[in-house]
Amino acid sequence: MTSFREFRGTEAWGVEAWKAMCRVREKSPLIQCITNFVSMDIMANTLLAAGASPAMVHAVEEITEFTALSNALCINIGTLSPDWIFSMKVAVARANELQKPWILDPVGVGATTFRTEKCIELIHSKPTVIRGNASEIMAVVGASTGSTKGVDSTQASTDALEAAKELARIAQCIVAVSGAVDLVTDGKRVLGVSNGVALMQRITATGCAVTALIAAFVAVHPGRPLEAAAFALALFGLAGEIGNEKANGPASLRVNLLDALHSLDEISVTSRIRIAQI
Ligand SMILES: Nc1ncnc2c1ncn2[C@@H]1O[C@H](COP(=O)(O)OP(=O)(O)O)[C@@H](O)[C@H]1O
Ligand SMILES: Cc1ncsc1CCOP(=O)(O)O
Ligand SMILES: [Mg+2]
Repeated sequence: MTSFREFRGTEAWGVEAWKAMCRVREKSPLIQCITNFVSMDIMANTLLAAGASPAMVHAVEEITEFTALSNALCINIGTLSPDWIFSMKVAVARANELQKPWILDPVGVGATTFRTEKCIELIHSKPTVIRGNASEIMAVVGASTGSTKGVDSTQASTDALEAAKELARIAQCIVAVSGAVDLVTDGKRVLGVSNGVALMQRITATGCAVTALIAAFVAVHPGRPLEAAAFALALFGLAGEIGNEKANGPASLRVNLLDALHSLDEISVTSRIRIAQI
């Protein structure tokens, strides 16, 4: 059993993460994103920097065709409205019909009744992975009320571990909780990822961006969503660490993180990825 304080860069995980990164670059999966207005830019740029291909497509008239073209679907409820919810449900149904993975980011769930209801309805359609911050994951399972501060978390990821396991079991999917240590679980196994820097929280939509990156990794590793989610979180966190070496604050970290993600190499990944089975 590894404690949260005992992360070591086990080279085996680094080698696997590097292979996963190479596969994303080689396959360049098309990721359909129905996401909030705030996140569109950084999400698309994150996917491009990783070698994937983003498309922000939400008009209901286009969904039947477009979801069929995509390798994975990323659904994000950050700037929700009734017509967008309708598009999301049509896209999710189409993805399920075609057995394509879809990933949910429950932004701000718990903040309002409308958001919570619509989020739960989406979860009933069986996402492949749910990635949220600790307050969001706790709110989905009713483990806390009023702990979300709009879209930001007031809890540590470790506080949400039991809620994440419960959600994974109930929804029969992978659940990832981001934070200082990212936790990824299928309800039984738990992987912890300790890459990243705290300043990433001061850039809007980094959580949304890493959810889309998870979609890209799951798209090219369809049988291994637990590991794929952990690799995406670890590599995004590592890009944050490398980017932070040259950054002076959130704005320059945003730029340097994208540059670092684009330039990740085998030596950095194999030596600096910190994933452990908890
Ligand atoms: N204290 C921290 N230390 C290191 N990385 C962090 C920390 N908090 C968040 N991150 C990283 O920032 C990214 C966004 O996570 P988070 O802020 O939890 O999501 P959200 O933006 O949805 O609230 C993730 O890649 C996460 O690993
Ligand atoms: C600020 C804001 N408001 C609605 S969605 C959004 C972006 C949230 O992004 P993240 O969950 O990654 O912090
Ligand atoms: Mg978020």
